[in-house]
Amino acid sequence: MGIPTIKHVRAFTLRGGGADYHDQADGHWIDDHIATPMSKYPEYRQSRRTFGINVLGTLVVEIEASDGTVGFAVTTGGEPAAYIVEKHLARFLEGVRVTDIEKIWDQMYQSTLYYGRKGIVINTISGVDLALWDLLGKIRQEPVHQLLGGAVRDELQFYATGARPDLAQKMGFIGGKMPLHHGPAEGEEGLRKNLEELATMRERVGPDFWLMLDCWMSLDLNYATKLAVGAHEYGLKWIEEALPPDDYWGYAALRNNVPKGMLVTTGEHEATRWGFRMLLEMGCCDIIQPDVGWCGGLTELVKISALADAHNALVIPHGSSVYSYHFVATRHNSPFAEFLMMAPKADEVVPMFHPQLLGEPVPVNGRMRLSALDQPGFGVTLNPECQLHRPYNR
Ligand SMILES: C[C@H](O)[C@H](O)[C@@H](O)[C@@H](O)C(=O)O
Ligand SMILES: [Mg+2]
Repeated sequence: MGIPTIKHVRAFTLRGGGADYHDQADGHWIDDHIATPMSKYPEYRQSRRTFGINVLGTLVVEIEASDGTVGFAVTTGGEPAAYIVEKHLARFLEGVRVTDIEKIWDQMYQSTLYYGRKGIVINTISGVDLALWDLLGKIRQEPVHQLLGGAVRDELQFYATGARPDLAQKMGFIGGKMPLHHGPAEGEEGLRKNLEELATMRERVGPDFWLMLDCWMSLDLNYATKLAVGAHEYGLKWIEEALPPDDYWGYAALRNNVPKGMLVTTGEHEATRWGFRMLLEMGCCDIIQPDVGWCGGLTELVKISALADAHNALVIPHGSSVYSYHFVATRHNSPFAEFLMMAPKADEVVPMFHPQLLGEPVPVNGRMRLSALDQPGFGVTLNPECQLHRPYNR
């Protein structure tokens, strides 16, 4: 039997959490006065949804092969991404062998170079690429980590991102990353509150539990430097995404400014091997954090990871559910992974892309056995109760 070809590519949208995990209801920790580049506008300070962090929603890419197998993936992209899939990218897939993943990636990237390169176009390419890997795994009846060359560890370990590192510690996670709540516009008082929150958490978790701060692009170099210096006495392990993604020069300076031993991390809003080459060659950070649903997909993340390995940088992907778990399992320079606490009070473990993926594994006691990832493809199915909408039906 020859290699199946791709028969249909379909793009759907979904609302309500899932891959667009910032799309939550009121009262969720992830939308509670978190510092952002928009925090200089008081009207947009309390909730990131007010400035539109959740406008896109989820893109679902479904790829059906000539043998009837269907692969899919979800990422952040919604209706504009569905347009790009149906009106532009589908032409590079339909009729092509399911194994031609590299060629398809290159044609998707080169053909959108005049309007893509980063942001939603690369999110969209990522979604298509992840669906291709899911399809190939389902056709070959192998989990994606095996398609990537196999796991280098039998168990994944996780740090937790959320408002309650103290609870994460009790749940067995190896560390806790807190959102930064106050940006430069709130002045010295805001800086003091940021440090007080960190001090309180350090008091609760003791001296050895990892504590990190996620600044979500909200700071300037001077503020980030003062925050890092002030946070040092509370044993801050890393300061994350302190500056806007394009400020490579600022990151290089911050890395020189932070106290010895403190790590500088970034990358979740960076894209492709070229973007990460800039971060690595300009000495911007110690750990890169690509999101596999936003950086170009698995095909691109493998390239990014090899580049990072040559620079002795760790690759700790931004939390993206099974799509990063299968990758992390296979990389020596990805010794741990992120788990986003999507329970509104960060007080229990729920699947990261809840409610969209049936069979989505979660860490138990902060760890995940490789055996939890042994189903074909990414090992998940779409929740049939989720209302799919296909805005650009062909
Ligand atoms: C907690 C942060 O503000 C973001 O919401 C988070 O998604 C991301 O930055 C992360 O690193 O998990
Ligand atoms: Mg982050």
